[in-house]
Amino acid sequence: MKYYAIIVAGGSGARMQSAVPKQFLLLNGLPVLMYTIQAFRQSSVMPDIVLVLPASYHNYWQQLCTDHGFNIPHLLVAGGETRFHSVKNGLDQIPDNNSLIAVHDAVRPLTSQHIIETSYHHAEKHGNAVTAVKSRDSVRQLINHTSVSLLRDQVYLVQTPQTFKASLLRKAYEQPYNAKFTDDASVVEQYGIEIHLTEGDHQNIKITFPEDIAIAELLLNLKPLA
Ligand SMILES: Nc1ccn([C@@H]2O[C@H](COP(=O)(O)OP(=O)(O)OP(=O)(O)O)[C@@H](O)[C@H]2O)c(=O)n1
Ligand SMILES: C[C@](O)(CO)[C@H](O)COP(=O)(O)O
Repeated sequence: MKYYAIIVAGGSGARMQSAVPKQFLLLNGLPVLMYTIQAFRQSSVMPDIVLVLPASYHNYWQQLCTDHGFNIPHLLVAGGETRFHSVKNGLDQIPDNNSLIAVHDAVRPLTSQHIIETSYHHAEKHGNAVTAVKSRDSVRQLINHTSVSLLRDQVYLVQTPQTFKASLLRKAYEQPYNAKFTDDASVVEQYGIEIHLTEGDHQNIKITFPEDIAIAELLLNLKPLA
């Protein structure tokens, strides 16, 4: 079995409001994206890495790699209009159908080797594996303007990596784009497949807002990735 990781970094990071997209911001002196790629490379699975980046930032990234002596091999692919289109561009570069493909947000640099390895192993067994954590807060849902409490043990917050048999992911991504496709699980579920959840970690945060940079640095300093 061959293993791939599509690292999606094709976004502009509008909510971060930084001068460069958040995937390039520094955590303790190293760009976010380098932590993310390192985490996959250091896992026992050692997947081939496909990095999806806005075409306008390819030169910028290559310069960053030179500046930081970053030499983990990866294939560079142009990003798309939405995350869905970026994943599709990455998928187009993986002809091998007898493989497992993990899709991971570039801006989740605190993912662990354990999460990554669990994701590939469960996808091998079940066809798909979607990383998620149980809600630690009480949860309410608005129904007709009235909030109703939900059983929080039944509410999961979805993270990445999300890993799939390549043939399944490819078929699912042939569907027309739908605005409700916020992740890969929603695309594969729409294709008619039951989603299998695997345990993530509350520290596997997605860097979205300015304060997330300080939180990520704090977490990195508290606990090196394992
Ligand atoms: N056209 C896009 C949009 C998003 N992503 C990637 O999908 C991941 C999760 O998306 P999000 O956190 O929303 O990133 P942005 O779209 O960059 O942020 P924002 O919504 O604030 O603009 C990120 O790694 C982002 O780079 C992508 O590859 N291509
Ligand atoms: C894929 C994801 O990170 C899972 O939590 C999330 O859906 C991305 O959402 P965003 O709106 O692109 O931040």
